[in-house]
Amino acid sequence: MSKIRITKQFSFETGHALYGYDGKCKNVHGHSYKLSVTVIGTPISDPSNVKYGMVIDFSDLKKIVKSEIVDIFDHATVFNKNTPHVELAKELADRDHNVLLVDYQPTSEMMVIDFAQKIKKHLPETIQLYALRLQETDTSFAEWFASDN
Ligand SMILES: Nc1nc2c(c(=O)[nH]1)N=C([C@H](O)[C@H](O)COP(=O)(O)OP(=O)(O)OP(=O)(O)O)CN2
Ligand SMILES: [Zn+2]
Repeated sequence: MSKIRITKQFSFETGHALYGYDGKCKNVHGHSYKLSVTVIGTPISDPSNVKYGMVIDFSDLKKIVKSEIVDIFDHATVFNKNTPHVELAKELADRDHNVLLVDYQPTSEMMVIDFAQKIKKHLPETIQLYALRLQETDTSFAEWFASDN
């Protein structure tokens, strides 16, 4: 049976700031992120299986990505907890804002690395994460490929 890649797309609104960066993105601002998740596997060949013909049910993939990424990052503001931004994050959190502290600079590159780890741990052994594409703006995106890693 052929190996097939399938992709599901997600979107979420997230704020961030790049501490120490030498451009406008050092300021707190936000993006309408678009995330494409591609997995690879062999479609189930057993006609008695309710998932017959599927690599993974799109809705099962959606549950993983929603619980691990979309529901966490949507309408949150992400700060690197290893920078003085942690003070700002604490102030916002104390005022009931949705703040997310991560241990990396929240660039598209670092977020996509984080997302790959978060998704991989939930996939069945028969299905591999093939690629992620995280689009920050209409013209900027970062990609993670299993074959590069
Ligand atoms: N390699 C990276 N560079 C930058 C990142 C990043 O995550 N990785 N992030 C930013 C900012 O957060 C923000 O995304 C601005 O990006 P940029 O593409 O420069 O946005 P513009 O609005 O200026 O886009 P144009 O379409 O060129 O107007 C900065 N760099
Ligand atoms: Zn940005």
